[in-house]
Amino acid sequence: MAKGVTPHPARHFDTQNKESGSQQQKGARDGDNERNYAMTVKENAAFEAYYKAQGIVPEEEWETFITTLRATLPSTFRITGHGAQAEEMLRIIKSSYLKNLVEVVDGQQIIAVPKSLPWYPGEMAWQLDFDRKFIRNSATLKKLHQFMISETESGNISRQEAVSMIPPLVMDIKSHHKVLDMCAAPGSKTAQLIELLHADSPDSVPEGVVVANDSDNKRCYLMVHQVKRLESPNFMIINHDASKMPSLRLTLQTEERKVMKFDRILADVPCSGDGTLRKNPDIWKRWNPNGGHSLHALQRSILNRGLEMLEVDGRLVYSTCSFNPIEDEAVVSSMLDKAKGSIELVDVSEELPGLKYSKGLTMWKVMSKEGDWYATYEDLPLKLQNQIRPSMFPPPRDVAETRHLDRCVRVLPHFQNTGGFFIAVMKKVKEVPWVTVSQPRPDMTSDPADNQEQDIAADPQGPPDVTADLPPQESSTIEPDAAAADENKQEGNDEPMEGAGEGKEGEDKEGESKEDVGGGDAPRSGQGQPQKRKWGKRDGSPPPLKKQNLRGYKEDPFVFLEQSEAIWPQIKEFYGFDADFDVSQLMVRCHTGKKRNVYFVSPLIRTIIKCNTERIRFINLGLKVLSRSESKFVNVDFRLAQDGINTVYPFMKKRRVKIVKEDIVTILCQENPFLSKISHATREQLEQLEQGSVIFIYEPGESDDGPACKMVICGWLGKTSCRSFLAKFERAHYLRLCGVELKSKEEILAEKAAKKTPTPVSPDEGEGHTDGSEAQPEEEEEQMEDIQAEDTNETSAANGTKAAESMVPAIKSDGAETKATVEDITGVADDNVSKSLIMTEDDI
Ligand SMILES: C[S@@+](CC[C@H](N)C(=O)[O-])C[C@H]1O[C@@H](n2cnc3c(N)ncnc32)[C@H](O)[C@@H]1O
Repeated sequence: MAKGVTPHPARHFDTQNKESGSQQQKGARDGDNERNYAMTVKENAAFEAYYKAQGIVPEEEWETFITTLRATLPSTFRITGHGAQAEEMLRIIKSSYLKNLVEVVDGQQIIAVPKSLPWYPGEMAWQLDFDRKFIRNSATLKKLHQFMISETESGNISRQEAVSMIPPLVMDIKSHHKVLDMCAAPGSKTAQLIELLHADSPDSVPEGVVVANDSDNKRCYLMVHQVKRLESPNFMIINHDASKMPSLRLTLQTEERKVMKFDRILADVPCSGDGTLRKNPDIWKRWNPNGGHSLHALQRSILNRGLEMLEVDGRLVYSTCSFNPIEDEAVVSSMLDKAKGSIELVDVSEELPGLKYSKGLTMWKVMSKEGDWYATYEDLPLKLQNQIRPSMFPPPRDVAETRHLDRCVRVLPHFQNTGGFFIAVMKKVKEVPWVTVSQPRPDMTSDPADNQEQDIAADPQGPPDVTADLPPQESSTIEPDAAAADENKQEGNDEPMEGAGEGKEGEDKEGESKEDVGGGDAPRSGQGQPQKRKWGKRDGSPPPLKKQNLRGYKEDPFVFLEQSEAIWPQIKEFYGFDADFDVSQLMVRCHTGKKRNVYFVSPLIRTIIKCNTERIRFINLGLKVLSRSESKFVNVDFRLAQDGINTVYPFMKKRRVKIVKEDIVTILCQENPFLSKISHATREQLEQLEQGSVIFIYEPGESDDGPACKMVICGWLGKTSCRSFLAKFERAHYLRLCGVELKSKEEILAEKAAKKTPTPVSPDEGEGHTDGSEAQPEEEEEQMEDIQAEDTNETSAANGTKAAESMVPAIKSDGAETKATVEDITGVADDNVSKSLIMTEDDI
């Protein structure tokens, strides 16, 4: 091992530097946390006083806690997916990217010893004691940096903060579970939930579902990319306020109504976010104790609705990235109080071996805006009783013990050099007391959608005042800090909420319960002033209930195919779909006109859509499996799409081509290789097929040095050539699995510059065939025809042009190892490598 500096919690270069206020403001405007890191004053007297008094850290650990909080965060990432491909990625990462990470700074060697997070199963999550800025600027770490960018882009790793990975791990997800992620965007935890749902049965479609919800429409779309690579037909994104989320129905309007309850729920609620101070140093200057107060009511409302939607025996995980007991234990404790024994905290001490954390607090205090401390609600002066709510206070000590608040988990930064996080795992032992299952009322209008949900208390006295627990109106509309949101977008992490401490207070009245409106139809009219709902007519009968308001919702319809669908027979015949394949799991996004794409969904997702189209804002669901691609040369109007190929190819008996590693490298490095460049065995299979989409299937064991995981790649067979349909970073990923590393444009240019004299080109390196013969003009013409035959969409058209440019030589083998590498290819004739594969500075 090289001598030098022992690895430090994080390699950072300026943690205490103090700059002028104007520089700070500029930093905030720029929104680049890392760039402005050095400019930020990492001090806040109120923060220190507040948390010292709350006792979240033992006195003797305070200095270590605060020093760690001022240091930048190490880089962490997680290998996404599951099964053999994730294992293969792990092997490659360990052998090629996490070895010998040595950097010289000021003449001293700095060594990063990457650590797998001890509590994350299967070594699938890693921490690197270099911060991101350091990695980005280091010449020696460039390869690692490129790798991280590329694999993040293709969705095979997730650069997620370590502590943010914890909540899904304590959810105990099984493949049949109905899982809800209430505040899901940008979706890093959702991705974990999907992986866990599929983990039990990687090769089949599980019974369960993951429903990801977020109230922010734009952030919902951020999730689409985050989860795309996971290729799950069991997943949907919806867009509702979680505190009044409508129930999902499982029956059509004409049938007896059945509401879907969830077996597992994640409530990763919006919070003040001081646990992310290391990543979002901007919080140092705006932190104040009221941040927690202003979000407490919203957090309670979300948890409240979650507990309603939870199945008996189900688990709900409540989490925040805040240290503040007002957002943490107080929310949990007050809901346990309300649940009257129907909800219990779960002891998860055995479920996260290797994770250091402190137990939940049983005592805390509440601070007023003026900075005065109060131990109980009764101590409050009258004028503050509207501002500070009883639910913010701890219960008496003996009650705290019976509620087992110590089962909550608080991760502090100095324990394992991470961010801060709070997690409470709850189990529903019986229905919560404010919900009773009632029969549909006789006065219901004919459309049950117009009536309140079945899971709402049919209280003969009428429901209590709905203003209770309602958060200040500002809270629910709070926008995340731009810089933090940007960071979250990149890293898929938790966000602090801007405006902490600025929300109107005093609008929630304890003891009066908004959750009784359940079902998501709580009327909250008025700007910032929730209004009481009028219950019943004078004769005592309940009023007709509101229909879901989907104002502004403009998604295309979800239309399921039937056996009689005009496009189905040709698809079924061409691809050899099994006779028992359920065509009604296929969906298009228009009622009339040409169908552009065909999507595949699980049976339960289909039921949910069918029963809730009028009432739920569905944002995204379904795996794209077919794309329109009309060609006079091909007998089907749809080509296969990579997104869903792993899920649907088991149902298809035709168009399968067994392929070896060398062929994968060829079709991924070259745009449209001639069939003559493909191995004999593969070519023989291709020659049996008519033109059109094909499924290239690589099975491990086909070659000694091939990847140890199956790979299924969508391709296209033309008259004389073939190709793959993979986006740039996906290609890079599959090539890495095959042992091929791509070079950056910079590296290629440097090599070119170094070459003073042109390299003599050997016969097998020249343009043309493996046998050294030149490509004939008529062949080129046919290849062009192939390209034109592929499809009419933009990507292919663009690739088509490139393909024409790159009729490339066969890949040179490096002899001894017979490993095709991009170095081989670029080293011989850079221009011959598919140009779309070359990484540019923009990519990095
Ligand atoms: C801490 S972030 C969630 C991070 C996410 N779970 C992840 O791991 O990527 C909180 C999210 O709650 C959303 N949010 C805020 N208020 C909400 C509400 N009333 N209902 C649903 N989502 C809400 C925000 O838009 C934000 O995306």
